[in-house]
This record gives sequence, C-alpha cells and structure tokens, in this order.
Amino acid sequence: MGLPPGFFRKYTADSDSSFHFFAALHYFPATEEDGSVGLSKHEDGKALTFVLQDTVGGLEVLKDGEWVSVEPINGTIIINIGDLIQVLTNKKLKSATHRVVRKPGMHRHSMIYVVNVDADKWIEPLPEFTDKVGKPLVQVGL
Ligand SMILES: O=C(O)CCC(=O)C(=O)O
Ligand SMILES: [Fe+2]
Repeated sequence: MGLPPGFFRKYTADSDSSFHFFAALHYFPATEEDGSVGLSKHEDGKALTFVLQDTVGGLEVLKDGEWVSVEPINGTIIINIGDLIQVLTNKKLKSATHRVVRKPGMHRHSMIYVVNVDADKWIEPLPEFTDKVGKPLVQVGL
C-alpha cells in the first residue's frame, strides 16, 4: 500500500473502544421450507475480517456482476477488506460484496475475527490515496 510499517497501529491503540470480535458461525442445511440464504449479500463494515471456513463451501463473492464461489482451501484464511479500509484507501482497496449460500444436507461452520478501529478515530481517505486537491470521494465519521 506504500504506507510505512505499523501505520495502522494508531487506529487500534485503544483496544477497549475498537472492539475487535470473534464469532463462530453455524449454518444449517438448506431446506425447501427455509431456502438457502445463509447470509444475504453485504459488505463488511469494519476494517478487516479474517474468515476460516470448513470444507463445505458456500461463501461467494460478487465479481463483475457474477457470484464466484470462494472454494475452501485447506489451511488458508480468507481476509476480507472492510468499508473502513475502503474509505481510508479512497477505494483503491475494495470492500467486496459477498454472501453465504447454504447447501442441502450439509451443516457449514466458519469462524470470523473482525478487526475494527478505535471508536474515536476519524475515517476519511488518506492523503496518500487522494488527488492533488486532496478531495475525498466519501467521508464517514464513526
Ligand atoms: O461465514 C462466512 O464464511 C462469512 C461470514 C461473513 O461474511 C460475515 O460474518 O460477515
Ligand atoms: Fe461478511
């Protein structure tokens, strides 16, 4: 990204207010009654999400208007860019739209670790990612 090592440390100095969190998720098998939506399409709102999924699959990412399956690869962790990083980088790094589709007859498990920033940090595009006027494309206060 062209930023010095440790640059983001100042955004997570106060771990009490940044409230990173871990969650273990269980998706039940799809049924005719309930359908197959596990998580409807969304973008992650914080800084980063680390996702560890089992071998069932079902995580999909929207790429050029098409849903692409994020196939489970043993021993890998998926890192999702969240909205906060998208804003800081002025959309150079994109917060991907994704969803989880449940499969018939299969329980799915995943674990997520969400990295946030401190509650009092102002989030707008960093000068390194703006034009000469420094004009942000979007601005969010958290
Ligand atoms: O369960 C997964 O694989 C992804 C979960 C997810 O996208 C989320 O919790 O935001
Ligand atoms: Fe997500």
